[in-house]
This record gives sequence, C-alpha cells and structure tokens, in this order.
Amino acid sequence: MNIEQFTAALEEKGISLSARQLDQFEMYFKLLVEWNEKMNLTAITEKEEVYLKHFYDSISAAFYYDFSKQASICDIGAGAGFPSIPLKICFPNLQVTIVDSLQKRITFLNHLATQLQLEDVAFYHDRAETFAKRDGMRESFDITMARAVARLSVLSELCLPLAKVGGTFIAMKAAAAEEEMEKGNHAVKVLGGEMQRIENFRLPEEDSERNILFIAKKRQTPKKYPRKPGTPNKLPIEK
Ligand SMILES: C[S@@+](CC[C@H](N)C(=O)[O-])C[C@H]1O[C@@H](n2cnc3c(N)ncnc32)[C@H](O)[C@@H]1O
Repeated sequence: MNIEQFTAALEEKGISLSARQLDQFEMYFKLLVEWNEKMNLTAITEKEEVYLKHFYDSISAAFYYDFSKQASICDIGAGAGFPSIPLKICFPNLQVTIVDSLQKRITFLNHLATQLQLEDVAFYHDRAETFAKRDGMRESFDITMARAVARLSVLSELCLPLAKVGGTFIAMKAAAAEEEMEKGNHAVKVLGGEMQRIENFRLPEEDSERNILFIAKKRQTPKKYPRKPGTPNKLPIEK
C-alpha cells in the first residue's frame, strides 16, 4: 500500500489526514526502520508493507469504533507502538498509555513520541499483571486494547482489569478468532466483561483475515485478578 493508497483508503472510511499527520507517519516509518537495525522491533520493514500491515491495520479499529471523542486508551504489549500510535496520529484527542515488558521498545517509543511531538502519551516498562496493581491504574481507562499479544483467555486477564466499568476492551486478532472467542468467553465473563460484537474483514491487497473483538466492561473485575506475572499464560481462565 503506497502513501496515496493509504490516504485514499482512510479517506474512504471518513478519516482525512493533514500534511502534518502524513509527515508523522513518514517519520514513524523512517525511525522504525532505523531503530530496527539496532534492536528487534518488527519483521516488516518494506515501506508499502509497513503502511499496510502496521499503520492501516492498526487504524482499522477506527472503522468500527468512534475514536474521535476524548478518551483514554491503555495499549498492552504495543511493542513498536501498534495499534495505539497510528490511532493517536489520526486522533490527536486520544490520551494514550502503553505498557510493554521490554525496556528497549519503551526507549524507542519515548524517542518516537519526542520526534513526532506527540502529546498526552505515557509509556511504562512493566507487565500488565503488575501495572494493574499500581496506584490509580486499575479500572481507570476508557479503552484497553491489544494486537498480537496473547490468546483471548489470557489477554482478557491482562486487559479487562485496567478497563473502567462502562469501558471497552478491544482485541485485534488475525484469523481463527471464532474458536478463540468460544474458549475465551468464560474468562471474559469471570473478569467482568461481556462480548459485544466481532468485526471481520480482509486487509486490502492481501488475502489476510482480520477480526476485531469488542468486549464491554460490565462489572468490576474480582480483586484476585490479574494474578502474578506469567500465571495468566500458564493457567489461563478456561473451562
Ligand atoms: C508480538 S508483540 C506485538 C506488538 C504489537 N502489539 C504489534 O501488534 O505489533 C507482543 C508484545 O507484547 C509484549 N508483552 C507480552 N506479554 C506482556 C505482558 N504480560 N505485559 C506487557 N507486555 C507484554 C512483548 O514485550 C511484545 O512487545
């Protein structure tokens, strides 16, 4: 997807980018590739692929959810900033918090935010399991989201405790989401969530399936969750 196609595809979805926003994406691409030579940030480095598989794919959540309002987002395991940084570029009104367990990625994100002059962004080197125990963080975000971090039964324990009651947990998935949903539904309920809808589409130019799960945070998460780091993955809440 070249820049013209990227701009047109977003325009079609009602997202128009200014010259400044396009510059920010261009700088993001350059820094990603430059820093990737020193540290492992992504396997995707070819320009048109970065625009499609990282930028467009991250923004696709906005085709199904209104990010144009003032809202706080916590992006768990964002790595090099996906999906929340492309969303922040498109919707500067968002307050973005990223939590990632790899320090190197947080160093990159701090540099990126300075270069792109992003405001209202905060980056934490932590695991979601311990971040949720910090003062003021638990059940404090309007939206919690993650792309390519863990299967739903595990991911729910990382994301739902951080979403406020009345908020939304958005899980961005590739294929096989239906099966994951069936297995993950129990964890979603236990943690205070309720599956709302699943949006399914294919990435343009690729025959690659994408699923975005929207889960409403209905009730408070029981105090015992999240469990210790590593436990959600070792002993997922599954029936
Ligand atoms: C496969 S990468 C995905 C990165 C990004 N979301 C994307 O879509 O490109 C998974 C990331 O999740 C982070 N991660 C995994 N488990 C985590 C946890 N429990 N808490 C915080 N970050 C975690 C890893 O450090 C890594 O950066």
